[in-house]
Amino acid sequence: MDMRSRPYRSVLYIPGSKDRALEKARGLPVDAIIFDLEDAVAVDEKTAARETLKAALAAGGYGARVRIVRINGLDTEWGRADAEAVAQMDCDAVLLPKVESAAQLDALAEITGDLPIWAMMETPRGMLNAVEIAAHPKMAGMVMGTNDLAKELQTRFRPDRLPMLTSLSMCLLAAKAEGLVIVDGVYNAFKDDEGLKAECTQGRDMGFDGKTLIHPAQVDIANTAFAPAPEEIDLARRQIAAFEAAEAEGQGVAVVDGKIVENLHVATAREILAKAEAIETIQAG
Ligand SMILES: CC(C)(COP(=O)(O)OP(=O)(O)OC[C@H]1O[C@@H](n2cnc3c(N)ncnc32)[C@H](O)[C@@H]1OP(=O)(O)O)[C@@H](O)C(=O)NCCC(=O)NCCSC(=O)C[C@H](O)C(=O)O
Ligand SMILES: [Mg+2]
Repeated sequence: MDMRSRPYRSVLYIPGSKDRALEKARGLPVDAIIFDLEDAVAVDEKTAARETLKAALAAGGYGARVRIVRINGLDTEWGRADAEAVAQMDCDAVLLPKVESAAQLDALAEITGDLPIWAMMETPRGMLNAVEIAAHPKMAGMVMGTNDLAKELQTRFRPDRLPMLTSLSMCLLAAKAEGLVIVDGVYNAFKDDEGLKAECTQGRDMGFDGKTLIHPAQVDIANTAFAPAPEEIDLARRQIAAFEAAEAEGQGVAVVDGKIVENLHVATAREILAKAEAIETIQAG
């Protein structure tokens, strides 16, 4: 499945230390999992979590879900051993927290080799260097770390996320310029469905591929918000048909529902259909 059509609607963090959660995730309808060795794991459990996670991944059972392992920073006492362990794990990518430069990615790649790298974008310097981070040859995806970012920026929570918008947009621009996947930050109030829905809608409108999640109860909301809606699929089909009919008559523009359709709109329509098909394939499998 190609990278742009592969869904990343729901990306669930699972503490690498929690056997029960590691087991539960095998049956959850998530598109990707972040197996966490960083903030979700207590200091006393860091070393044991590495082994627990290695065993869980070796046991398998995660199906088509993309398996991403978040390590501790290479400037911490656990980071290097985490990276060395991840290089031997059965996973799809390694996620480095608090990335601030391409040099940090070089240092990680020296340990993890060809494993694709994802970067946590969650510090002011990371925002300012998003362009060089996104352009690193091993980079495959960006994850917004909005909790750390709020701490560093000393912002207050607002439902409209006004204090975050510059940072979110800078990372979106950098990721899109390089064709990377980019997923939005977590919504901490995991029992507040309406708040989560609103934040997912905002993230989707901005162009994020999906949302990082902290609890299974958040999965369905993210899956719905980041999937093409039935009316989007219907419109995409009608746009393609109308444009093809216009082209057959030697015209470069069609009109659907009172709006022009040019070849760039058809490209978007085809991406919507490809994403819907990829979701169907995953759900069927
Ligand atoms: C928030 C939680 C601590 C709540 O846990 P708990 O009290 O166990 O919740 P429930 O009793 O409602 O759980 C019901 C069942 O679901 C399983 N469960 C819970 N969470 C997960 C999960 N994340 N993945 C898989 N399964 C999960 C429980 O085991 C129960 O299962 P069962 O008993 O079989 O029915 C907890 O949800 C949690 O720890 N969440 C993850 C927190 C986390 O990962 N934090 C770090 C990432 S956020 C971050 O760092 C972002 C970034 O860096 C930034 O800066 O923003
Ligand atoms: Mg963080």
